[in-house]
Amino acid sequence: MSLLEVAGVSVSFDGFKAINNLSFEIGEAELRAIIGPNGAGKTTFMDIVTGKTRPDEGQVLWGETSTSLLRLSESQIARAGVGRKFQRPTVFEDQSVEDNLLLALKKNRSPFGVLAFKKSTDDADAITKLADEIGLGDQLTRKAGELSHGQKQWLEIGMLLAQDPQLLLVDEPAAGMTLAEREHTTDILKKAAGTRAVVVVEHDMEFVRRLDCKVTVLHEGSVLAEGSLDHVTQNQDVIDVYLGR
Ligand SMILES: Nc1ncnc2c1ncn2[C@@H]1O[C@H](COP(=O)(O)OP(=O)(O)OP(=O)(O)O)[C@@H](O)[C@H]1O
Repeated sequence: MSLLEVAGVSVSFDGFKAINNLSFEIGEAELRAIIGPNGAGKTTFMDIVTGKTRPDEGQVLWGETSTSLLRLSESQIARAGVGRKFQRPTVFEDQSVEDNLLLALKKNRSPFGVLAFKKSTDDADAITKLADEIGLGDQLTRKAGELSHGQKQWLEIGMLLAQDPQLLLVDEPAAGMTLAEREHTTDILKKAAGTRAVVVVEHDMEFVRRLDCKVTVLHEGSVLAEGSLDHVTQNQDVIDVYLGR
């Protein structure tokens, strides 16, 4: 069953079709990589799913009930279970790793959670579990600002996981990371995709290979090819517009 269905979606900016009759589906607990040349529409696709950009045509359907996301505001979409990780990490640098995770957990529950900054036993357990999941179990008391770039990215992924999204959209997670950091990021994303859908937009083909998942290639706002990485990288159209450049 699909969790997200994008059907016949188009959007133009000043007459230029950034997304052109785009259709594809994401399953409930799957890891999907989206690749494609610059300007292919990858960011615009994420903007549409999260409600930041409204398409001119088409449908974006969500969950078992096929709810139209186009009728929901950005915050309603986030509450419905769509999380988004932008390229640059946005953690609270002056707060500890633990407090960053706590803030993210509290945010999930009430708009005043950030004010009532108190940790319950359940929170402590959840923080330990999240920190282990992102490999920062031994960094809980460190200030987020002292972490490496990679660790900050993992912390932000942990903060998004604290919201328990059903779909996590991740924009170029490998950018600026060392090889070891990229490998650890692969592990985090693969594990996260065991219980939710994770969609990764990425240019780094080695990273995509390590994700070992279905790949959707976008070009000029449409799906050019879809399948395993080996399948799409042998596609002549993909070679012509993306890989061969
Ligand atoms: N708000 C906007 N106004 C005008 N044009 C836009 C806007 N947003 C995107 N575009 C254009 O739409 C096209 C698709 O852009 P998009 O950022 O979605 O591509 P992308 O696949 O994410 O590219 P990259 O790999 O470079 O991030 C580009 O030509 C871009 O210039």
